[in-house]
Amino acid sequence: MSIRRKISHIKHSLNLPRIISLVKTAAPRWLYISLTLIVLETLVFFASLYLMKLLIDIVAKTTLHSTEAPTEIIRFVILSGVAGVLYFVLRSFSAYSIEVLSTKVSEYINNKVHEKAVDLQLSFYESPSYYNVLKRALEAGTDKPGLLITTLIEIVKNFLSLAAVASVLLLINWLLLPIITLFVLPTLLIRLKYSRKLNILRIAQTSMERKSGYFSNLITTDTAAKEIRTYSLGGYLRQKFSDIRYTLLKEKLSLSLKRTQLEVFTTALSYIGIFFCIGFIALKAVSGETSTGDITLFLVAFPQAFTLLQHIAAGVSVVYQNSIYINSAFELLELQNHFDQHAQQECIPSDESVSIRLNNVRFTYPHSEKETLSGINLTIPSGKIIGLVGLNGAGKSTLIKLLCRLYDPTEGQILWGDTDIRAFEPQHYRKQLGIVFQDFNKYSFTAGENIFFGNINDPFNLARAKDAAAKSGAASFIESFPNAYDTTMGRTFEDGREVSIGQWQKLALARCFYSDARFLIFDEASSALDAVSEKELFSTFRERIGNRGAVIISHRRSAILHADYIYVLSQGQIIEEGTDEQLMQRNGAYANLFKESTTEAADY
Ligand SMILES: Nc1ncnc2c1ncn2[C@@H]1O[C@H](COP(=O)(O)OP(=O)(O)OP(=O)(O)O)[C@@H](O)[C@H]1O
Repeated sequence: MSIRRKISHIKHSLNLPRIISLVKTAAPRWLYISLTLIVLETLVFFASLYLMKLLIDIVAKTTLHSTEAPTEIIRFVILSGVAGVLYFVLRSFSAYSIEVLSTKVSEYINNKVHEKAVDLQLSFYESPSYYNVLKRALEAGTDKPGLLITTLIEIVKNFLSLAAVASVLLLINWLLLPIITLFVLPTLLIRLKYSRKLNILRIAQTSMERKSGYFSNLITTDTAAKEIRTYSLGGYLRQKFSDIRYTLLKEKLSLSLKRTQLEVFTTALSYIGIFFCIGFIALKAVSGETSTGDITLFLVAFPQAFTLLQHIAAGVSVVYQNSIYINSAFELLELQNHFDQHAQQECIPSDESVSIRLNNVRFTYPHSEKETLSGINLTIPSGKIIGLVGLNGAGKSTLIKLLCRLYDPTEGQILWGDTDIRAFEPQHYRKQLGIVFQDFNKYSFTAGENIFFGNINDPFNLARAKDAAAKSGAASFIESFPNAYDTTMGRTFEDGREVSIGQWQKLALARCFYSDARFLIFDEASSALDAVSEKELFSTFRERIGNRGAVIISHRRSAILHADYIYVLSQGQIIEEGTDEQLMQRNGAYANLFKESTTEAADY
């Protein structure tokens, strides 16, 4: 890569204008406070250096019996002392303001990343490259902004201090600074080169880092704890984790070793530069061209200039290395949903007797070749119960995802009355649907909140929550807890109560009943219920859903039996439809699914 391309690449990667504008948006007041304190700190630092030079010059000129000198000396000692104290006070406040600024920027990035992560449509969560960007973006919200800001400000501070020291050095000899800069430059170039290599490596390793995180998560959380113990998977998973960590560390350390080897040479070169300058100034002193004050000042200022240059070089490489995380946050924030969530503003008609119709709907998942749904036509009338059955993988849950507008059909339309659902604002449309997903969530919140999540837009209504819990069968176990609806569920937090998977499913059902949606969808929503609870739920199902429409997906005839109309899906197509009775009489696919059963509780 040519030098110009390298510089342009570094400039692009550093993305400083955007980072500065981000900091300005996140905490403008603290940015200005920090900058003011830094400028003051540097000015005082410069003043104290200069006062020291004046003091030494006076001391050098003072004869033993001079009468004026002691007062002059005392004046400069006091002034130097005041400048010194002021410098340390300013430095402390400036460190505090930088800490506040960094914290605020971290919080800002965290909020933005979370806002975006929630806003992005489901298809992003099926792409590994999205997870890679997300992982780095989430890291950008940890200690990275703090490090980046502190280092950026350190660089500015070091530059200002360098300017102060440089102006002092200029008083001694103008050649000193260019000489030492020249000797320090190779160190900076090596650091930049290896920071770039490290960034490339980090991006390449994100996927593997995620995998190691996955293994660690399996080992350390309760999700897989039971199987890991019963199948004795611990050793196997730990080995997988160690292998992957070993590969990651080996690659990183091999890069660090190469950098360290080169840095040994460049640092040695810098020290040669120092001694070159010392020799240069010593010769000037011998020839009487420099004063004692100048020499003393040189001995104070010159190592400072060298250290500052070294710090600037190190700072630039730290900023460069950490900018990839902030850049990933920018990359994430730029991601756009395939549909513009805010472009569609049409209001949902309040017509009570509306139907949802799927009109020749076809669908292929974004990262897939195979069509999952092909030419689906079905109607969900309000107030009616629709059953969906089919073998595993037939496309039932996919159809539900389309209904909820988690995806849009590849072809065809889903109509709400006569309006394509794409005309509505997605959040507004989704409020019309209450759903129990097959893989429902278990929220480590209170029982009340678990139900309240079904209609978060209105204030919590305990009477309604109790009613929903009664309909789902959750009321009896919730009310047996001393804190009833205020009981924290799960064992993740202190005082939490763990319940059985069937009881968790009853909470998910209550959440759905609590919503004021006009259609309710139950995707395998009774899979964990005991036979008695399931029978209770479906035997009075219509009363429980009120005058709303409903879709039931189930592998059990006992649940499907209560549907007014049933669609049978096979390989993404509707192959049969009718009532339970009609379909059984037809003796086709539906009847085959349940052929072992009589009428009740049969599975396939
Ligand atoms: N996110 C996805 N990306 C790509 N293909 C998917 C995705 N989710 C599901 N599929 C595919 O779509 C097909 C239908 O899956 P779907 O989950 O809709 O089936 P289902 O009828 O609900 O099955 P089950 O009865 O097991 O719940 C499956 O063959 C599956 O491989």
